[in-house]
Amino acid sequence: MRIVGLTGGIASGKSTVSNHFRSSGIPIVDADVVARDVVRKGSAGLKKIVSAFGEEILLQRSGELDRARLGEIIFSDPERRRVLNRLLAPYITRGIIWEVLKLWLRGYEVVVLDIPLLFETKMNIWTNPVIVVWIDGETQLRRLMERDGISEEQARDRIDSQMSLEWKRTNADVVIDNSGSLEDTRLRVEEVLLQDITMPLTWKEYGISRNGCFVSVFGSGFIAFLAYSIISMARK
Ligand SMILES: CC(C)(COP(=O)(O)OP(=O)(O)OC[C@H]1O[C@@H](n2cnc3c(N)ncnc32)[C@H](O)[C@@H]1O)[C@@H](O)C(=O)NCCC(=O)NCCS
Ligand SMILES: Nc1ncnc2c1ncn2[C@@H]1O[C@H](COP(=O)(O)OP(=O)(O)OP(=O)(O)O)[C@@H](O)[C@H]1O
Repeated sequence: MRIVGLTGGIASGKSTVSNHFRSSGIPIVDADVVARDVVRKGSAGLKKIVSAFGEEILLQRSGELDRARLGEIIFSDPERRRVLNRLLAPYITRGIIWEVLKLWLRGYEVVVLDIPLLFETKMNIWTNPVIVVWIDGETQLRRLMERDGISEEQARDRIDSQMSLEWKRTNADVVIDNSGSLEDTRLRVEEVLLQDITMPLTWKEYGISRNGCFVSVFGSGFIAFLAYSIISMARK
């Protein structure tokens, strides 16, 4: 199985790129979706963060997580952000592994993990290649402010709460520059799909795919049976 890592900075365009992959038939595991699921009402994840941050992070009417409130707290306070990350990391990691396992069981040979904090959480060691969706700092700030309707200060806090996008770019295997038009990005994604995602699996990738595992298990069983039969015949 080929496990591709897709990351970038906040609002750099990861979802825009992963939507193109999805429409080409590539399954996506979206860490933001997993992170939402692990704090749904009644979950162990939500209980943990309520005990650390208090009831003020719940919406009074529904008892669900007040995401805007928690965002205000953690994006402006590195210590509290570390607390949240430490509490949720095991749930998010488990959720991602579970999603990959389900796709593996269904026989998918390529999967893309869309993980904003891929490098920060060191999950990049599981993925190859690592694709970074990059944009220049000014465009990132503008798109983030426009999309989330937040002030420049809030947007800067959110950008600064992640590792620098320049560092991520230099540590990427593949870079998708999303500073231009949506059409430019679409064309670049088509290129990446052909060159880095859908080419034939390497032996190592095949070995960890479902079919590869079946072939090795049944292949070794068959060889063992053959060896046993030959030895038994030789003894007679
Ligand atoms: C703080 C929360 C409640 C804000 O929710 P909100 O709906 O406003 O934002 P959303 O979840 O869609 O995240 C938007 C983007 O913020 C960035 N981001 C989210 N959490 C973090 C974090 N802990 N540190 C740095 N950046 C983060 C990511 O780029 C993400 O794509 C939420 O982001 C959260 O629960 N974060 C902690 C879980 C986490 O680490 N998620 C990232 C998955 S790798
Ligand atoms: N090439 C582009 N031209 C113009 N706008 C774009 C382009 N790419 C993305 N956008 C817009 O920029 C914003 C951020 O893009 P997107 O949501 O894909 O980023 P993201 O990296 O997934 O964000 P997050 O880190 O919050 O999950 C969105 O409003 C999107 O519509």
